[in-house]
Amino acid sequence: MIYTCTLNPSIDYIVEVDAFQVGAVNRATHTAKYPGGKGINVSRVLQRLGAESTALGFIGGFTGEFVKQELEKEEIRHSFIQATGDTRINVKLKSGEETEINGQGPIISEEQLKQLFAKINELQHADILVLAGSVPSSLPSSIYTSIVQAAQERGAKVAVDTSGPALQEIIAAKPNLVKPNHHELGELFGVDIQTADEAIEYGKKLVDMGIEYVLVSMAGDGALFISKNEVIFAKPPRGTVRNSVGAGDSMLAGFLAAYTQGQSLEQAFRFSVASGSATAFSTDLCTKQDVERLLPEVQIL
Ligand SMILES: Nc1ncnc2c1ncn2[C@@H]1O[C@H](COP(=O)(O)OP(=O)(O)OP(=O)(O)O)[C@@H](O)[C@H]1O
Ligand SMILES: O=P(O)(O)OC[C@@]1(O)O[C@H](CO)[C@@H](O)[C@@H]1O
Repeated sequence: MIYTCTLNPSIDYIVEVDAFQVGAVNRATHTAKYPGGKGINVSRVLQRLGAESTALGFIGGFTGEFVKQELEKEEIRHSFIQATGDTRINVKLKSGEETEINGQGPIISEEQLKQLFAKINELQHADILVLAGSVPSSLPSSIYTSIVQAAQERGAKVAVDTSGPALQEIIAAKPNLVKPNHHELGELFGVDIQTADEAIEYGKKLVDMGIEYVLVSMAGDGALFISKNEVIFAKPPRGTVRNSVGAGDSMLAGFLAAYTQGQSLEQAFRFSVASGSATAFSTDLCTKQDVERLLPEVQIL
């Protein structure tokens, strides 16, 4: 079974405005609300790709109720811990460019954290735990490391998609898979990564540090799969980018869906890139149909 853990879920409030002006009253031309947070996006895409998962994390208030209801509509299992405050609302402003304002989220108490660990301690051998998104400010950035250790003690495999201090911390715990974009990978090593060759050099360092699989995304410029025995570069399909929110999450979900359905690493990677691009070319997250349509356009080089 795949579990996703989103410590700080959200409602993603998409607001489209023609020619947004700072300091003026702007009128939206279109708005939409989606359940969000990186792990929740992974669960939503897994479901669309025919792979079941259970969403874990902290949820609270009326906004948290919305997130739960939306997941239930999509028949996605969840087992959240109730937080005291409201789940955050993240504003995604689209006006030519995309601007994001992500909220802080509720304060998590020690008791609530204990309840989360009780769930992690129920994981079973060969389960997969996806840890994705930022760490709420009330929790230390080392929290992911403790979760990775608890999950691995249970025999579960752990995939991580986070950034900043949380990503920095987690590397030492050797999760089984990490999915940085090239900026996050560079930040880890204090360098600026511009090319696929540079991304390969630093991705390989992560493998040398004990991480089994490294997926590096470089938006429209390409993606890499790096393991002890493979370095695979893929060029994504071309298309009109409508939405970059959740493209990275879709990439991780696509890889896990195909891999757990028994496909080879190369095929799973191809599926992963097609999933990321299918979301980038859609207004919401990708559908299976979109991913299958784009699959032959992913070039493995
Ligand atoms: N311009 C694009 N053209 C084609 N595919 C794209 C484009 N941008 C993103 N993608 C697809 O989405 C995947 C993830 O993109 P990106 O590198 O932006 O991830 P990320 O920074 O983790 O995304 P997120 O915005 O979800 O945090 C890419 O590997 C690719 O498959
Ligand atoms: O603030 P975080 O946890 O880093 O990112 C949260 C978030 O921007 O990530 C997802 C897209 O990847 C969105 O659904 C969500 O709003």
